[in-house]
Amino acid sequence: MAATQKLACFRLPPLPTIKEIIKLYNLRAEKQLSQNFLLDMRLTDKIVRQAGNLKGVHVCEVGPGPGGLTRSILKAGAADLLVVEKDTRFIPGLQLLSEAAPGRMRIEDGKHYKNLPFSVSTPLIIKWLTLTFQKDVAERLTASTGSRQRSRLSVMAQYLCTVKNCFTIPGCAFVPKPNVDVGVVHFTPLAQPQIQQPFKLVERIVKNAFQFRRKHCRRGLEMLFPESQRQELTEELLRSADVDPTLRPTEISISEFRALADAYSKLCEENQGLIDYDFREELKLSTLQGKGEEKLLGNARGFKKLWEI
Ligand SMILES: C[S@@+](CC[C@H](N)C(=O)[O-])C[C@H]1O[C@@H](n2cnc3c(N)ncnc32)[C@H](O)[C@@H]1O
Repeated sequence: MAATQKLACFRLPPLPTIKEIIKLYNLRAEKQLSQNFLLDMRLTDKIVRQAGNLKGVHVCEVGPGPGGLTRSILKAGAADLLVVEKDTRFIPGLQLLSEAAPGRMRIEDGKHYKNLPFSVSTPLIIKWLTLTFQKDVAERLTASTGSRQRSRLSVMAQYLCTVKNCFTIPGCAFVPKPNVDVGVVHFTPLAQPQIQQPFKLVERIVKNAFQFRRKHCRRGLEMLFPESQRQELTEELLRSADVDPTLRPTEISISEFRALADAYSKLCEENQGLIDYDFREELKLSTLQGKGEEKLLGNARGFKKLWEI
């Protein structure tokens, strides 16, 4: 009985359907804003279920559009839902929803925000995060060690979170239909990251390791070091991290990345300036120098010719 009463609190009064809202406010999807809408409430309910039990919690939804997912979030019992929408055409439709759930939904005009959701400073309790991605990105985010889709993104996401690829929404479920299918991905931040080094340092190691995807990892990791010490420091890095230099980047596990990050951090402490080394800068400089030398040589050849005349 108590459960039935509770459920009743989350029921919304009769509202126009999302399709009717789109018609009512003439909400044509804008291509520049990558707008594709979900109209099927069974699907929006399913996505919302992936975020766990929403009863009584704070939720932030970025880009509610005509409000399909928004309805499902309210029906799931969120106590305080903040929606941030950039396209002001959607605001009147969202206001209808807000009135249907008094005191539970706030609407923020997002047209001034560049970097959402980080610039939205509200006391949100973010325990779970459910996001949708193009299907191949969702697969990369969740790819395990050794799999074909394993990439930089897999390592960066998985050292910080437990990442679960929940299900795929076929492109045809959206209006208008995008060219790709969509993956719903659920992130649970780890209480303690699997790699305890600064994010920038981890990013550096992972980026370099994946630089030559099909080659042995040694090839990419070498580029962390200036040419003059490249061989010696790469060997030291791999030896102290106890990582096999012939592994492909896709075969390196998170714990091996942890060992590499720890070993690299130690090398940076011992070698001043190493942390700021960028092989692209060195390459640019040597190319410029090469060009300069060529120019000098060219001029010298010119002088020689003049001399000969
Ligand atoms: C792909 S649509 C999804 C709409 C809705 N969530 C649904 O599933 O039907 C993305 C929505 O995000 C909005 N949007 C895009 N960038 C935004 C930003 N930086 N801040 C807020 N909303 C944004 C768009 O205007 C659009 O309404």
